[in-house]
Amino acid sequence: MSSITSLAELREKIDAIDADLLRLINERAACAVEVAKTKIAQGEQGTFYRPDRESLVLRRIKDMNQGPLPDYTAVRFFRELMSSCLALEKPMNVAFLGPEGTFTQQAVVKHFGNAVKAMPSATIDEIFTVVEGGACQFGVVPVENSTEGVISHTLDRLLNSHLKICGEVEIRVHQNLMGHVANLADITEVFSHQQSLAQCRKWLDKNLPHAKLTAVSSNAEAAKMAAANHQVAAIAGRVAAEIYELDILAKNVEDEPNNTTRFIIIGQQISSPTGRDKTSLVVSTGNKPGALHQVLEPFAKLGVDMVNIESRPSRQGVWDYVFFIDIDGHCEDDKVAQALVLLKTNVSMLKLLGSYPKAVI
Ligand SMILES: O=C(O)C(=O)C[C@]1(C(=O)O)C=C[C@@H](O)C=C1
Repeated sequence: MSSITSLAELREKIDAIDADLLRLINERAACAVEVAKTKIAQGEQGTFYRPDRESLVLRRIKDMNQGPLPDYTAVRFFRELMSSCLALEKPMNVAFLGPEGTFTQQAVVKHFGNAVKAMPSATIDEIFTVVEGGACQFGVVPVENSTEGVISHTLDRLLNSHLKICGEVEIRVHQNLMGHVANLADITEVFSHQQSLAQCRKWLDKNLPHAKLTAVSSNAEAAKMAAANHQVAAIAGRVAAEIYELDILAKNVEDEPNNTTRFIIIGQQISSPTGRDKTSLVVSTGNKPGALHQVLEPFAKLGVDMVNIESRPSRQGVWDYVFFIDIDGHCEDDKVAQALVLLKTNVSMLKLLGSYPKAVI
C-alpha cells in the first residue's frame, strides 16, 4: 500500500490553511489600524513608521523560522505584510534615484515593501531636497559599494543636511549589458551610471575595448537611452531590461562576484535602540598632528567597535578633512554615549548622522 497522500486531500488541507492565514492576516491588519489610533491619541501621528519596531519584528521572524521556507523568504513575506499594515495606518512616499528600474528602487522595495509609493528623483541631491521639504517622508540613497567604495555625493550632502539616517539596506548588484544590438562588435557606445561602469571596468576592457563609455545620471536612464538607439548598449540591472524591453546581451558583467551596494534611509525621525544598531557620525579635527588618533582613542578606550571610517575634504579650506565614521551600537547605549562625550572634547565638530537598526536580511 502506498503512503502517498492524494492530491485532493492535500489541496483541501491547503485551502483550510489559506482560510486561516487570511483570517489571521486581516486580524493583524486590524490590529495595526488600532495601533494608528493609539499613536494619534498619544500625539505621535508624525511617526507611524517605526524602523526600530520593524527590525525587531523581522529579526524575531528570522529567529523563530524553522523552515522549510528559508529565512530570507520568511522575512520577505513578513516585510510585505508589515508594509501593507503600515499603508493602512498611513500611506508613505519614499524618494529614490530614478527613473524606474534602478537598484535604488530595488532597495526601497527590500526595505519598505511594495505598499509605499516610490517617487523617482533625478539626482541624489533632489532626494535630499524632497525629504527635507516634506514632499516625501523618507528617501533611499546609495552610500557605498563593495567594489568601488563610497558614494561621495551622498556623504557630502549628509554633511549639510538636517536629515537623519534611520535605516540601512544592502543589495547584491548584478550588472548586465543590454540593448537591441545583434553583435557585441556593433556596439559603438555603452551608457551607465559612473559607478556601474567602474564596477564592470575589466569586463568592458576585455569585451568591448573599442566602445565609448559614457556616464549618465543612473543605469535605468542608460537603459532608456539604449531602448531609443539601436547602436548603443546600457549596463544596468535585470529589472531595467524588463521595464525598457531590452535584450540582455551579457549577464553578470560585474568584475567582483560579491558586488554589493549599501543604501541608507534618510528621514526626519530618530530611531529608538533595538540592541543591534549602528551609529553614523561625522567629525572635523582641523588640520593638526595626531588628529586621527584623537578620533580613534575614545572608541578604543570604551571598547566601541568602529566598523567604517572614511575621510573627505571638508570643502572649508585646503587640506581640511572630515571623517565619516560608523560604529557598532546606538547613541543611547551607555558605552557609545560615553565615547561620544569623550570624542566631542577631542574634535572641533561632531555631527550625529543617526542611530539605526542594522539590516536584517
Ligand atoms: O508597532 C507599530 O508601531 C506599528 O505601527 C505596527 C507595524 C506592524 O505592522 O507590525 C506597522 C508599521 C510600523 O512601522 C511598525 C510596525
